[in-house]
Amino acid sequence: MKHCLTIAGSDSSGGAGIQGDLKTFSAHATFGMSVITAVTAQNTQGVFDVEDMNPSIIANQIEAIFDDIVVHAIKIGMVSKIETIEVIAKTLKKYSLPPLVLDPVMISKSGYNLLKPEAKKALIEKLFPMATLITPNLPETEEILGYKIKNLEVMKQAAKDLHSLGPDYILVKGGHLAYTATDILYDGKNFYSFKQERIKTTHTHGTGCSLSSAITANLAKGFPMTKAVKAAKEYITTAILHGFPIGKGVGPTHHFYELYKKAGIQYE
Ligand SMILES: Nc1ncnc2c1ncn2[C@@H]1O[C@H](COP(=O)(O)OP(=O)(O)O)[C@@H](O)[C@H]1O
Ligand SMILES: Cc1ncc(COP(=O)(O)O)c(N)n1
Repeated sequence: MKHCLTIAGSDSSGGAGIQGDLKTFSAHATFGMSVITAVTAQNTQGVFDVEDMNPSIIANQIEAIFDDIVVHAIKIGMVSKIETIEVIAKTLKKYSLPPLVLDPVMISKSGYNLLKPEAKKALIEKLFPMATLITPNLPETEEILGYKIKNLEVMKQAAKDLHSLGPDYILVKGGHLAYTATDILYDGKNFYSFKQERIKTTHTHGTGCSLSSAITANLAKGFPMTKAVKAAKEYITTAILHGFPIGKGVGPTHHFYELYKKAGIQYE
């Protein structure tokens, strides 16, 4: 059994953040652990309130895990503000780290700033150089680099520009492209394209969280990066295809579709 850690925000509606990450770790038969950076009051329609955890409880959660349990891979999601970023970087640096996937969460699908705008610089300077992989979506990539991205060619240029900021691998996610859901992976030398037709659905709450957690679980199992991303892309595509129409807005994906199918579990 491999052990995966998510350092992220809690999503009360269960599709994204800590809850989505732990479901994804479990769906990959890994043992999930969590460090909560913030508690959000959100549902499928929006984010209504956020309470950030104190830096000391964030540090204590990280230390409690690393001082006791082997961590095989880490995922970082919502980090909210400068103090949160600083304490995560400082505390993680005390340990010898396994692969670290950073999803630079900035704005929720419902349009809420999950990262305070003034914290962008700290995210780039403190956490990007520690990351094995970063997984920005198109609006996040545009926000970090300051130019518009409308096609795969510009996504490749963006991956190169992001690579110069320190991560070993870049995955620019194309979920916000109009015509395809193709993601581009860059390792500093080569590009790898993960093609997928856009699925016509509104239930994409937490897709980015779940993709990065699936990659994390695959890295924990020892998969090389291209295989980890390929398998995670297949996982998220199935999860989106079977997304749940719960709530009145953007519903969650189905984290356990394949497992339920194999077990013959009826859930409808
Ligand atoms: N409608 C869709 N059909 C198929 N794949 C999608 C769709 N929307 C998103 N994806 C995929 O889900 C993953 C998460 O992407 P994205 O939605 O860009 O992230 P985020 O949740 O961070 O905005 C990517 O692999 C993306 O290509
Ligand atoms: C706690 C938390 N973390 C991340 C997201 C991003 O997910 P999405 O982009 O699907 O809104 C979210 N909504 N909430």
